[in-house]
Formats: sequence, structure tokens, C-alpha cells
Amino acid sequence: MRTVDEHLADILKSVPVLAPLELALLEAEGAVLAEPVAAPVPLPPFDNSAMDGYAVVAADIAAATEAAPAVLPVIGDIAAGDAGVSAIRPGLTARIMTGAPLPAGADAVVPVEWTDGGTATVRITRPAPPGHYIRRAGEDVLAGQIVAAPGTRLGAAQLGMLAAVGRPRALVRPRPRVVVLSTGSELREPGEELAPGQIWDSNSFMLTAAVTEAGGVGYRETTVGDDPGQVLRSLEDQLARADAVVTSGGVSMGARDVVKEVLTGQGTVQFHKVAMRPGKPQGFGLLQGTPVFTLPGNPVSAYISFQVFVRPALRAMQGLPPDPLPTVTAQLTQEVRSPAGIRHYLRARLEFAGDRYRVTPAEGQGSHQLASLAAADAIIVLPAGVEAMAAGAHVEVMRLPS
Ligand SMILES: Nc1nc2c(c(=O)[nH]1)N[C@H]1C(S)=C(S)[C@@H](COP(=O)(O)OP(=O)(O)OC[C@H]3O[C@@H](n4cnc5c(N)ncnc54)[C@H](O)[C@@H]3O)O[C@H]1N2
Ligand code: MOO
Repeated sequence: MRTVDEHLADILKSVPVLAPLELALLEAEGAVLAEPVAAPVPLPPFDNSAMDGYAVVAADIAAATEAAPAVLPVIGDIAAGDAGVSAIRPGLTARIMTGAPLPAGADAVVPVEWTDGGTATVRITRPAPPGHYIRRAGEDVLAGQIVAAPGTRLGAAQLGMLAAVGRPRALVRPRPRVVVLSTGSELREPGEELAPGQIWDSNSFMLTAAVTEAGGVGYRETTVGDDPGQVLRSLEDQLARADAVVTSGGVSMGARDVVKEVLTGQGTVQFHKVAMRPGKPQGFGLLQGTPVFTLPGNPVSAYISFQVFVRPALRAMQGLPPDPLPTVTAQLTQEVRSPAGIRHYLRARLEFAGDRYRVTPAEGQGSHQLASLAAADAIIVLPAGVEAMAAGAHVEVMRLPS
């Protein structure tokens, strides 16, 4: 048996990092930047107004009050997008809109709420210091400043930033395309009738969604039965379009463990027993250069295996640190027991109790018991050396994607 850490290290040292390519901004959502992006101009590019109001010379309104307003002639309107804005001389004002360029000569903006809103002349009832409601050129970003570093995953805010510095495309490592394939002659599609001995395929739906949650693009393949030739053909067909393949089922000790049978000796694929529960039988290797993860068939085993091994590997393929799911330390609400010598992953529910996290293990911990996983929001991780933990003890808890 090998440890979880040994198996993960083995995977991480052989998964390839995806080659960068140029993508249009919205195609790059979820991709990881492979170049530094610098601002070609400052942001904002020019001094502009932060409010709808009037551009003034601050000294002209220094004495303005409700009782004795400053009254100024309005020379015109300046809207956002206007070019060639005329200068303001002392004693004059211009109506200005939010985002419009500040006219030369003006050094403050008075919001419309402090005025009578006049269009020929305006009465201003409060003073404003120089600089008031002016957004200066470069106060967001300086020209030449790096606004997104290589290794940044491009989410909404980062894509907005790239657009704001005028970039229509970016050099990125794309989201890995992951083909998910369930194996097992007992499996039927949800919606089909079940004959005796059959069950509906749940793993491929679960794992395809898990790929998305982990930042990849999941493709669910049609389930294959236990025919070795069919399984091998189906796998080989996928290699061309996949950056990685995830299978479930057929890797244990049974007479019909077809994935193990057809992949043993293929590429660099190897099968191991890993000291964990659930998820003991694992296979991994490169097939024609493509990483193939052969996860065990029991649904909870497949899910935990995905989170522990596949998720960090997909991150590594995008050049990201292979971080595990985020963990917190939590206090057990009840005692837990664990077999010696294996790392035990227990489905649980986490709650924040004012000043600390408390965690309650679920009732059904069998690796076929998907209901307790579907109701869980966390996984208690008991190290291999632990055989029991009392209520009140502190444990490490992985938070599940929500
Ligand atoms: N003699 C031994 N038997 C088993 C061992 C062992 O060490 N010695 N290990 C057990 C453990 S632990 C696991 S986990 C499973 C792994 O088995 P396989 O990966 O070969 O998976 P299957 O036999 O194909 O299926 C196991 C179980 O899961 C159900 N299944 C499979 N695929 C799906 C799917 N897509 N959706 C829903 N359910 C699925 C399948 O019907 C079986 O009930 O082996 C133990 N046995
Ligand atoms: O390890 Mo199996 O994955 O426990 O049911």
C-alpha cells in the first residue's frame, strides 16, 4: 500500500502543464494567465469628474453659503466621451457629468445637489476644496503597471481589468478538457427503466460536474459495459480530444475489473492500493501522453478520489499550485473511530458556532452511501495514525465546493 501523499506526488510529477494559447477575453474565463498584462496608458486616462455637477475654480465658491450662494454663469455642458472640452476661466463654470473630462482651469467639482441645477447661471450653496470630486489620471493604474501577473486565474474581476486596459485577448493556459467515462455493465442512464441487478449511472454526472467545480471543462462520455475491447476503444477515442480522462469503476479485485485489465501495461498506467478510505484502489498514468485517472466505482470513493487526486492535478496542468480543497480546523461534536494505518475521509456537516467551527460526522459512511455525501458540506480528514478522536477534539476538515 502507498500513502495518499505518495500517490499524489506521483501524479503531480507526471501531469503535463498545458501549452499557452491566445484566447479572446470571454473564452479565457477560468483560464490562467501565462503572460504579464501591463496597462498601456494610465487609468483613468485623464482627470475626470466623480459626480454629476459643475466644474469650478474652487476659489470662486470658497465663501458660498445657503444664505449667500456663489452665482456663476454656465458656459456649457461636458458629457462623458466629449473631446475638445473648453477651458474654464475664474468666474465661470460648466455643467459636467460623471466620467466627463475635467476642463482645463477647473480644480473642483460641485455635485448638483449643492446647487439650484441652473443651466444659464447656477447658484452654488456650499464651498468645495481644490480636488473635490476629481478622479485624477493614473490614480487607479499607472501607465506600464502590471495589472495581472502570470499565474492569475481569470475570473470576472480579472477579465474586467484586462478589458479596462484595452486587451481584447490574452495568452493563457486554458481550462483542461476532461473526459469522464463510467464503466460497468450494470449501469443505465437516468430516465431509463432498470432491469433486475441494474442501477442508474451517477458517477459520470457527479465527476463531470466536479471537473467544472475544479476549473476544468467536463465532457461526459456514454457509459461503457464490461467488454474489454469496447472499454479500450472508448478510452482511445477520447485521447485526441482530452487533456485528461477520468474513469470510474473496474479497478478492484473482481473477475470483471475491466479498466484494470485493459490498462495494465498500457502507457505508464499503474494500479495501486492507497492507504485511504474511501478510495483504496487507484490507477493513474499517461496514455499517449494524456493523464488517465482510473477511480474506483463506489460513488463516494470516486468523489473523494477526485477531490484528493484529480483536482490538484487539474490545477497543476494550468500551472497553478496544486492546492487541496481549503481546510479549516473544527471541533468534533461526537467521537469518531478509524481503522489503523489509513487516512480516513468522513462526510460531515460544518457549522460556524460564533467563535469556532464545529463538525458533525454523517451517519452513513459506506462508500456506496451517496446520500450522506449529497447532504455533506465538509470532509473530516483523520490521519493514518489516528484510531479514535473524542468529542471536543480538533480535527482538520476539507470544505467541499458549494
Ligand atoms: N475482494 C475485494 N473486493 C473489493 C475490494 C478489495 O480490495 N478486495 N475493494 C473494494 C473497494 S474499497 C472498492 S472502492 C471497490 C472498487 O471497485 P471497482 O473500482 O472495481 O468498481 P466496480 O466494481 O465497478 O463498482 C463498485 C461499486 O460501485 C458501483 N458503481 C460503479 N460505477 C458506478 C457508477 N458510474 N454510478 C453508480 N455506481 C457505480 C458498482 O455498481 C458497485 O456497486 O471494490 C471493492 N471490492
Ligand atoms: O476504498 Mo473503497 O473506495 O472504500 O469503497
